[in-house]
Amino acid sequence: MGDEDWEAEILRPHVSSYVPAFEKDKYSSGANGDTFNRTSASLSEMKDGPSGRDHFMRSGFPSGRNLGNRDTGKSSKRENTPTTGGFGRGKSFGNRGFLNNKFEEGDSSGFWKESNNDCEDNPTRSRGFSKRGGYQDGNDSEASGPFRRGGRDSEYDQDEETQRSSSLFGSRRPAVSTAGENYYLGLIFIYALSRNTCGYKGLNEEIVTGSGKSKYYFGKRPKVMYIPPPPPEDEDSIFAHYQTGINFDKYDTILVEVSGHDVPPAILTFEEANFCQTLNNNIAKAGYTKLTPVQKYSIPIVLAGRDLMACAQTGSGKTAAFLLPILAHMMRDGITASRFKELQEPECIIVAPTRELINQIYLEARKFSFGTCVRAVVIYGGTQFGHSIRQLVQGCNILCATPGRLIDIIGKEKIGLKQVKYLVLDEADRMLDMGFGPEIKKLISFPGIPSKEHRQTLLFSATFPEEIQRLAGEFLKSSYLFVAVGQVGGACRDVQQTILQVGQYSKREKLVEILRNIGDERTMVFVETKKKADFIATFLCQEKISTTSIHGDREQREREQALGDFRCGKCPVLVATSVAARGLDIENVQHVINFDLPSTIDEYVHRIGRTGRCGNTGRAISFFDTESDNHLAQPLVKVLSDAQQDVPAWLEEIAFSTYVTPGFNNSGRGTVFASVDTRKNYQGKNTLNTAGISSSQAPDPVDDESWD
Ligand SMILES: Nc1ncnc2c1ncn2[C@@H]1O[C@H](COP(=O)(O)OP(=O)(O)OP(=O)(O)O)[C@@H](O)[C@H]1O
Repeated sequence: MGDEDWEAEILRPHVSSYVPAFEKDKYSSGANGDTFNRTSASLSEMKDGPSGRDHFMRSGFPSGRNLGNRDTGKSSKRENTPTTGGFGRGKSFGNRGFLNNKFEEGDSSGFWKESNNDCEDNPTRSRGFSKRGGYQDGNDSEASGPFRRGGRDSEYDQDEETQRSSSLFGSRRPAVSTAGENYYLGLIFIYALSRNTCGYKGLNEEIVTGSGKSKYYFGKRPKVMYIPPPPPEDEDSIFAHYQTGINFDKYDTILVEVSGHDVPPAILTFEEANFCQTLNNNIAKAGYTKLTPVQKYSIPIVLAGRDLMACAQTGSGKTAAFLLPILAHMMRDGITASRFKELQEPECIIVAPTRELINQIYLEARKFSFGTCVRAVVIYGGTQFGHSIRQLVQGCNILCATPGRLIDIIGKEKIGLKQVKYLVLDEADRMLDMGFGPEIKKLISFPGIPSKEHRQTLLFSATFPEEIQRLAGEFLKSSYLFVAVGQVGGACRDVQQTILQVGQYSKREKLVEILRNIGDERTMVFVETKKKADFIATFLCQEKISTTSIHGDREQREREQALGDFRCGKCPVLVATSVAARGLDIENVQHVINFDLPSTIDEYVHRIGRTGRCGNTGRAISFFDTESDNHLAQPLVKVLSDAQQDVPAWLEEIAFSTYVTPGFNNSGRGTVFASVDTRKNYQGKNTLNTAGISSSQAPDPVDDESWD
């Protein structure tokens, strides 16, 4: 899901399809003749004079000529950065296009106020409460949260067998590509969409409705043909890792709380885990010498066969906390060496909400299983279905999948579920909210999958809202253990957080100012909508800041390219929607900028957690717009003070003067944190630091049934 609701435009009478300018010759007569005329008309609205398209052409951006930059009067490293990355390719947008036409940020009808007519999301989201609150007014926002989504979200895991963004004319999204020319054409198109003046629609376009279900399209749905390049096979690449930071040892001082019955003692060293030699070798080659707190507590719990809900701060090693003990189990119990079979029956299924994240988890699984007979496979949407099947049939012990592709492949009877012993939901709160919850429920209801009593279920995240914890009971044995490292849902303390009061129309200028000061350090800029991601990326390229973007309307190939360009430093700025908020572990991300704050505080915590990972330090700067972000003031104050950050007086003032309706919170978590484990009726629980050994008392499991 997560696709924009193009239906609104398609169904509107007399609205013709948009034909990009480069297709003009092909479609300027015949059936589509009107279409083009319509397009021209739309484009003409984009300029000051009567021949808008000509204006753009004369401005030279389709041919990539630089019409001269606005002289900002500032100089910095960024200014001289060649724009060779995902956007721009050394070309500069005709600045007049930005400054003198209706892209001007003060234009109330233009992009900056966002269209209400292209809601991409789900029924829950289109109910229309506050602009970026839990309910919202229908733009193309990608932010997530329990109240934001319903149905499958293609932004996170769009599927299947369909080239969602492909049409006769290329992407459904504007013609954004790494080539500057296409990008600029795309920009025209974005603008037209935001003005709602033309109904863009590729002839073979898949239409995804608000419920996320593919419902309406012309002709045969195009197949997704993308086959991701295989990851490097050499040992050095497999074990490539970045260094832990100066604050890694401080992890030991974080308080850990474990609740539930018969908690296995924590381990303090890898040796205590008693892993087999191959696993130990792989751990050493990965550069792990010391356990992180979540690993100290989770590894023995998983080794003991217990179900687990684990909440630990971003970047603190949750992936290894589930992978290592699962692999240890597999090695100990002995698994059937993977071999070619039409029907594969994996012992472990790991599910995560985004394609990039599941790929990352797969690479970790491949790393830790190196030299063993355990074979990990990854499958995700946006790639050729046949490719997923070809990967699978070669053998699969650990299946890493996004939910949509997983359900599809199970439906096609390409995998059997009888052997599943371990089910892991990474970013579990996201996996169980309204967006993915139905698919996960479907997964655990497939015939043959062992019931929760007969499998081990592990849920991991940095955030666990109370309502999600309650839902999770359905997936876990009632005797599950809950590990909370630090404050549940708290931000990583290694991230220095700054909140700036910036109005919507000053954001661009402020962003450029900050980026110029930052220089070439790797920075993620989060925005709320896909369109805005494109637009800001273009804008930054215009400002000669080498930028790329990632969001759900980009084709998978482009998403991976963008991430690759960002990872290797070719494009030090990545403009992203919430699709990149969770889990991504990218070396050396020193800054996160929330150009738009997300709708929920949990999403904020995940976003800023892209920096300050594994003991390294990072900085997060967020633009707080008092027109739209006041509902976040209270939870922000809490997150800031819990992380021992300065809280601006103005923010406190807003927080104290903002009334949050009891029982309903726009933030998705509101002002109240899940204190820890929501099984509140414990007899007692122990709080220990991570150097200690845990023990905890909890009510008899039978008591838990009351809320289970
Ligand atoms: N014990 C360890 N020693 C050294 N490095 C580690 C250790 N555990 C994990 N790491 C590294 O720390 C980084 C962050 O780990 P990981 O991605 O698992 O964090 P996470 O807790 O899942 O974060 P998020 O909440 O953002 O998903 C990774 O690069 C990982 O390889």
